[in-house]
Amino acid sequence: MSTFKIEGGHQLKGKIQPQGAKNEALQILCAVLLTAEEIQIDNIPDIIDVNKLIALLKKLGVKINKTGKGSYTFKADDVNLGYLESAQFKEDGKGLRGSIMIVGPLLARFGKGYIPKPGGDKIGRRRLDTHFQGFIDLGAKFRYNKEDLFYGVEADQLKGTYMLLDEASVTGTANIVMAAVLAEGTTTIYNAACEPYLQQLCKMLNRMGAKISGVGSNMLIIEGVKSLGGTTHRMLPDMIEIGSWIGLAAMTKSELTITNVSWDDLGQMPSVFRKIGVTIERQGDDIYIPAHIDGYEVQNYIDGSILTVSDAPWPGFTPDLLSIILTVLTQARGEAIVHQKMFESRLFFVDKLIDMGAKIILCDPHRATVIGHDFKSTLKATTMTSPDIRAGVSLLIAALSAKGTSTIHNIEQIDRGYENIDERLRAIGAKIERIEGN
Ligand SMILES: CC(=O)N[C@H]1[C@@H](OP(=O)(O)OP(=O)(O)OC[C@H]2O[C@@H](n3ccc(=O)[nH]c3=O)[C@H](O)[C@@H]2O)O[C@H](CO)[C@@H](O)[C@@H]1O
Ligand SMILES: C=C(OP(=O)(O)O)C(=O)O
Repeated sequence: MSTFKIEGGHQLKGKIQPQGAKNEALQILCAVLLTAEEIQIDNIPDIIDVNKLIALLKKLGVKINKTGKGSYTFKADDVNLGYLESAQFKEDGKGLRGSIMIVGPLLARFGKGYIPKPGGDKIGRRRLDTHFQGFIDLGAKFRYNKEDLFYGVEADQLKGTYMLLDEASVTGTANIVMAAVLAEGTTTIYNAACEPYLQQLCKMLNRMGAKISGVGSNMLIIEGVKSLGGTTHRMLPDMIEIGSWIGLAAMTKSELTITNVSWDDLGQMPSVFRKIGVTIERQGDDIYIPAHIDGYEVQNYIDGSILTVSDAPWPGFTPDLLSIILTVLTQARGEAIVHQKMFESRLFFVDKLIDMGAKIILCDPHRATVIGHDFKSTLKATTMTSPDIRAGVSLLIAALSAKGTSTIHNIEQIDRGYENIDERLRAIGAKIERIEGN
């Protein structure tokens, strides 16, 4: 386990370029399994989860060439399905959440897809029913081995159908779309998730020859085709990373420019930060955040009632930024409720913030009330362990704003989703040191 040592209380300054989007990358990488032709992908983030998926694809027989920083070509013309039956696959497949999305493409192209219960953040129940119900609706046979938590679907030929998803699952929708593009006939997916990650996936699949309409909406109509071809694809900037840098700027009173953010794909994010008082200026495709020398003030609703920040499927506010919003609120002028509707264990990290001196009432596993200090009292440095990616980054932001030296253990959780974070933070003036563990 490696560790960060952070000397907090310093203002940062400069420009930071977001990495390519993690959650998009995990979908796009799985889609290379849908064709025997070459696919070139650019702006792939160099992070643990993505690298694990690339390694898994390699073991599946995909020919992979690194052509530059963040750029790779993939050619799945000789896929080794035997690997799916190996003990090694059971180990590799559970190393991350995104591996679940190899099932749809494998099922569609080769008639079978298997996966052990995938990993990812431990943030509450993360069921896969939506994925497998979708495959069953397309005509697949499903089996689940309870002993070794192993899922499997098989079908000679998938058949298009109408389906109403029980929830707008992000990876579930991606998985079903990747199966449906090669199904016979037309598939309609209603209550589809439509995050920019999915819009990007659908656009790429259409460039490969798929016929998907309704992209960006919650109803996707997919006319199946016989085969797909090669293409090129560039990942959008990671909107969760962008939100993390906005939170960092506010809480450390730093002047930061976040470059090339693809503003039009940020959805609610700028307005949610504005509601908690953070000034965000659009400069071309950059975000400029001035130093919040006088702090930031939470806006109440028009009728004077207390602001609630909650998550919802796109175009709602992403759950992946609520931990950061909550942390930034600890120094706001005013109070707010944070309501994490999707995940039931994601707010438990607030204990660490409370240890640091934050005023937070954890009302229940889903809701916390935060009463901001308005910088009249700074957070105190401490030693903590990162429980999941976003809580980890939130604690890192808290440590950078705190007086004194903090230690964060288990930073592999942060490295799962943030590329070279210590080096990039040092470049804008942060005092952060990585201590490699074993
Ligand atoms: C690899 C990847 O892309 N991971 C993202 C993906 O995970 P993932 O695709 O695993 O998450 P899902 O969209 O399936 O759902 C996440 C959780 O939210 C609940 N749920 C979902 C939809 C809904 O309408 N209502 C509801 O309550 C589900 O029951 C589940 O517990 O989407 C999540 C929700 O945006 C993000 O946090 C993850 O970062
Ligand atoms: C929950 C997340 O990731 P994953 O789904 O990969 O665990 C996240 O990125 O915040």
